[in-house]
Amino acid sequence: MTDFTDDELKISPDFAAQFGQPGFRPACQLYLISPPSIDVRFADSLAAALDAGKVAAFQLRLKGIDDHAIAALAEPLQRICAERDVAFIINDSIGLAKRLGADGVHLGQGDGDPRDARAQLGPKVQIGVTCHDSRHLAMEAGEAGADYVAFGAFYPSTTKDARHFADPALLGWWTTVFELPCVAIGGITAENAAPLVAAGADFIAVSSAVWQHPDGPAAGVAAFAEVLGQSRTSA
Ligand SMILES: Cc1ncc(COP(=O)(O)OP(=O)(O)O)c(N)n1
Ligand SMILES: Cc1ncsc1CCOP(=O)(O)O
Ligand SMILES: [Mg+2]
Repeated sequence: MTDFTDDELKISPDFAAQFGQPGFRPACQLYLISPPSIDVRFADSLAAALDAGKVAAFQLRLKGIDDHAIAALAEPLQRICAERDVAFIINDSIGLAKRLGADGVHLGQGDGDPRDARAQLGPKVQIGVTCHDSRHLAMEAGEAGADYVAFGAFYPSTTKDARHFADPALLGWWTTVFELPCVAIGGITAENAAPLVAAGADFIAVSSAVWQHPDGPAAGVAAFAEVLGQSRTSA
């Protein structure tokens, strides 16, 4: 298990009071991340993936293209998600999330302040924050009003050159202490997800295991059904 410094364990009384004791946690759910680049044909793949099993959220994560180009690709994908009651989350850009009326925005440590996101997007939009392997960053994110914190990478990823690696015990600690949902990300497959589900992840965020599945994205989503049906230690 990772050792944490005293600095990482600082927590304000306000934040502790806000989140209080842990309560009931729904079963772990799938949070689908888009491939890093897509074209117009991707809409069919997304629909097939979302129809193959329960998916809670879809994040449009397109790196290296500007917001106008992302907006043009987003419209049909947003509709496909809305028709299936899947939350449509924009990565990186508060402004784009606002422009598209997205259900949420995911912010990395350099992508903007959750307080600013809340001010711009309002109370109903979901705000997620990357917290790497840090308890301190996660508590800060919660204090800043995030709706979920994301920990990872848990495994080597072919999608992102991850520089921080998290231990499943972090999920167990977080879910024991806080009610705020946590997402596990990074190299997760149907074969290696069980320890993360058992440790208490509220969501597992997955990209390549679905989009690169040898039998296609629908099979990729379906493959997670069994592991997501497993019980968790911190319900
Ligand atoms: C659910 C989720 N967790 C973590 C990330 C990573 O965000 P970030 O650190 O900003 O890196 P990029 O995705 O922007 O490359 C994420 N996108 N989603
Ligand atoms: C966005 C992100 N942040 C940490 S790892 C990662 C990539 C997730 O994709 P994959 O499931 O293919 O590893
Ligand atoms: Mg980012």
